[in-house]
Amino acid sequence: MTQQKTILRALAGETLPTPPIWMMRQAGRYLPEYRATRAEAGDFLKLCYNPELAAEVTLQPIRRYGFDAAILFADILLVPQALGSDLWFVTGEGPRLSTITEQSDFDKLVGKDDIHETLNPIYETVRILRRELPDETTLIGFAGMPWTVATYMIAGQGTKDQGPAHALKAENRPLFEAVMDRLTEATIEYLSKQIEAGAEVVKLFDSWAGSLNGEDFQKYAVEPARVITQALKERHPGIPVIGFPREAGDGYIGFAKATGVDCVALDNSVSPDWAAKHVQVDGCVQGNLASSHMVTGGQALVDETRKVVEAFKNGPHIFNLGHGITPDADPDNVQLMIDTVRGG
Ligand SMILES: Cc1c2[nH]c(c1CCC(=O)O)Cc1[nH]c(c(CCC(=O)O)c1C)Cc1[nH]c(c(CCC(=O)O)c1C)Cc1[nH]c(c(C)c1CCC(=O)O)C2
Repeated sequence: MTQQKTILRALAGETLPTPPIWMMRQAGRYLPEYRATRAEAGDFLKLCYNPELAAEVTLQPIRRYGFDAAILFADILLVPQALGSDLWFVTGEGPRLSTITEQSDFDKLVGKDDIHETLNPIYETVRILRRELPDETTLIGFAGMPWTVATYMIAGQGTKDQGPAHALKAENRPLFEAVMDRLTEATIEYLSKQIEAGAEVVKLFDSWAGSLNGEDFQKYAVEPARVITQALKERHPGIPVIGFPREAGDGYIGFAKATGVDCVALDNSVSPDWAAKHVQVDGCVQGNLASSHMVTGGQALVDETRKVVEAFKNGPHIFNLGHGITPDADPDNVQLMIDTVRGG
């Protein structure tokens, strides 16, 4: 099979004259067409579980901007829901889940092979997208990484410092590790089904990896990424994997080698010049323009976009933001970023 999609070429280690580009949360509330489809679905979770409408919002930023990749529209918290956690979203506040504080909470969860009944609509979304996406657009599947998902499952909500998860890790290590192991197994099954349905790349979101230090970072960020990547590549030879240990800092160094991921996604707390020297030496990197530029725009957006492109131009690079675009972003600024990347 000839590999012509630019994202796949960059992931295979090719240095391209213009980096391919997509954007975290590219289907989202900053787009009026997203808000309309979300209203039609009823709410965010109904949108995630409605394959036709989830495929529609995935396609919206592709139609509007012609990004080089589409990312499946879903959420990292669907896996805990499939495992048996209650999940709901409070408008203006974010996700809420049942908590895990003792063994009996864990005992209520189902096994890794029993998640698909809940998650089947997601695989259907992937199948629709593979039919409907333009030939040149790469379809990216994803899941949350065990640590990040565990922080929500344990606390029952998002937390600033991941305190409840760190506390469980300190006070009841066997229970904490049982949660991590169940999530690791379930994530392998979930991503495997996405790949069978047509995902061409998978991305592992470890949004809270930055709060794991020293040995904890190795055990609960690096090791699960290695186990998941190895299992997926054994089952699906050649499947490219993007790892995103957000705010890992020095932990980005050597991450690709230690885990086997094909690409390391970078947040914008590291400078592009530093990352080119210390991370891109091992292969493809993705990132890392600050998402605030999508709100503020102007010459600063152009200058910083050029800085990112310039820093990574001598190696494989996929242009992206350092984190998801926010609801207050201006869609015109996204176009300006794309024009700057593609037009120089
Ligand atoms: C921590 C996390 C979550 N979800 C995700 C993460 C990891 C990445 C990150 O750090 O941003 C990942 C995610 N969430 C969503 C996607 C879809 C793909 C994409 O466009 O990037 C992906 C990859 C859609 C979404 N997930 C969510 C939205 C907004 C929902 C809405 O329409 O109201 C979208 C488009 C909701 C969500 N989902 C989550 C939170 C904390 C929230 C509420 C915060 C908010 O309101 O922005 C959990």
